[in-house]
Amino acid sequence: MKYISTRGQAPALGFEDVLLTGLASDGGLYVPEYWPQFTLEEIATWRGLSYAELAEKIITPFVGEAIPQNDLRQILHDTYQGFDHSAVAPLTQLDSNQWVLELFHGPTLAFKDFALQLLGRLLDYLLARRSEKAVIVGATSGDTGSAAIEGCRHCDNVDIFILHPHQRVSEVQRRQMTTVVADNVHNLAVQGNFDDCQAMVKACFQQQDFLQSKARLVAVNSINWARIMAQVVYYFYAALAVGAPQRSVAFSVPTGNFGDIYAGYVARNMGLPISQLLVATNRNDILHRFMANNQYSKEDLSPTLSPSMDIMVSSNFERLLFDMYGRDGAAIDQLMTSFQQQGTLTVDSWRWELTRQLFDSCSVTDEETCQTIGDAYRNCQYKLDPHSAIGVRAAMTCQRDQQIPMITLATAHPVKFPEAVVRAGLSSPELPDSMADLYEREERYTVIENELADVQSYVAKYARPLN
Ligand SMILES: Cc1ncc(COP(=O)(O)O)c(C=O)c1O
Ligand SMILES: N[C@@H](CCOP(=O)(O)O)C(=O)O
Repeated sequence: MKYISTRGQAPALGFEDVLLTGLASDGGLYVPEYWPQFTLEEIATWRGLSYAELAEKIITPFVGEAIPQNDLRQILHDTYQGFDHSAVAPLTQLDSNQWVLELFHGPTLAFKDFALQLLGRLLDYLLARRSEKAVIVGATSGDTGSAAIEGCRHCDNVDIFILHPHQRVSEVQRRQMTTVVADNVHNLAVQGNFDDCQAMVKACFQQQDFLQSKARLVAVNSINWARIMAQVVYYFYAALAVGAPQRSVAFSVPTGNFGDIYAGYVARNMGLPISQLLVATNRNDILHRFMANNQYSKEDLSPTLSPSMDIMVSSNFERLLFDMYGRDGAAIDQLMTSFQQQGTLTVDSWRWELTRQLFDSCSVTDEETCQTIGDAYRNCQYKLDPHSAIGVRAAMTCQRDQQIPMITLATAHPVKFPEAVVRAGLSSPELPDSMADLYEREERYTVIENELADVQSYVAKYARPLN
């Protein structure tokens, strides 16, 4: 399998190189040059496989010859062994045809563990094989950071620098990142918002000379294709559990950077019968405005009760645009350059209408989020986190067909966001045993100006040289 850039100018790469990079050199994102296909008959034979066994079926065509099959199998087995539920991603029924897919049973209690536990292991494996070192520079609105740190803290050949927006992540999220005391882990609290952090990470990939060739720069954000690849698996897993491929399924996905829902779109392209993908956003609803009115236009970011989705510019939307434009890299380059200059983008109406055949959207206020948390608890004794509540709200209001199972991705554990849970009138969730002393642990982070040069010189100073 080769990977090509959405902007058409960067060299095509194999899996190993695509994993060990971030943005393509032309500023685009890598995608597979074709979608591997599974027939309905083949998918049907996968019912009953364990999560790791299913992951092997889905991930193998993306990895190709890059990793021997036995090694890949072992890596996948080890990855999902560490989750605290034997089903790895269990489903809970909330209503007659409404389901919640719990993606928070990994070590940092958010869906990011599905990909980042795997990415850490793949990096370790490939860097050791190549005798290379990597520097990771990542941006987080709270969850990617802790999952990436947890995935990479034991990697001998990795130094990891995570940028989070100062005072804009929850206290539990911040402590999950900043209490990991390891020589290769660096937390930077940027005096800006998530979009600023993400823009600086992308700029680092485009001007890599600041690293003075000390190491290879690698992304842990969903600009890295391996992140998306790993997330495709749970769409198949959940769909099989509710009767696919003999019946269609729908998904409601709390959305910020468009990575998670894009993984659902990939699953559909590979043959999974998905009839509806629902983009569920908070007040920072650029994606909803695109789906509703063909208007992808920047506004100021506002803080909400679902801080992990306080994102305006959604990285992976470019990957969808690439398909909308028939994989024409030059057209995407032009579109993205004009978006960068003008802060707004619309597509030809026929392309938008075609996209809307699959995607719907819903924007949910903080008040509605709290109402949904309260309702789910009163009706089902189920405690939702605010991000998952946004997904459930969207699922309840925008389900196209009541006969088709609607699965909401529950992207985080409520313990990470006690403020919203308490605002909804419920008691504050208790920290799990593994995190019981989180509030007593020592924190280590550096507050830094919202300046690319400051971030780059910090990384250059602390990145350990190749030996
Ligand atoms: C808890 C939670 N839910 C939902 C999202 C949105 O996911 P994505 O950015 O892949 O759209 C994020 C992060 O972005 C998150 O941390
Ligand atoms: N919500 C994310 C934001 C980063 O998104 P990513 O999927 O591109 O890593 C977070 O929690 O950090």
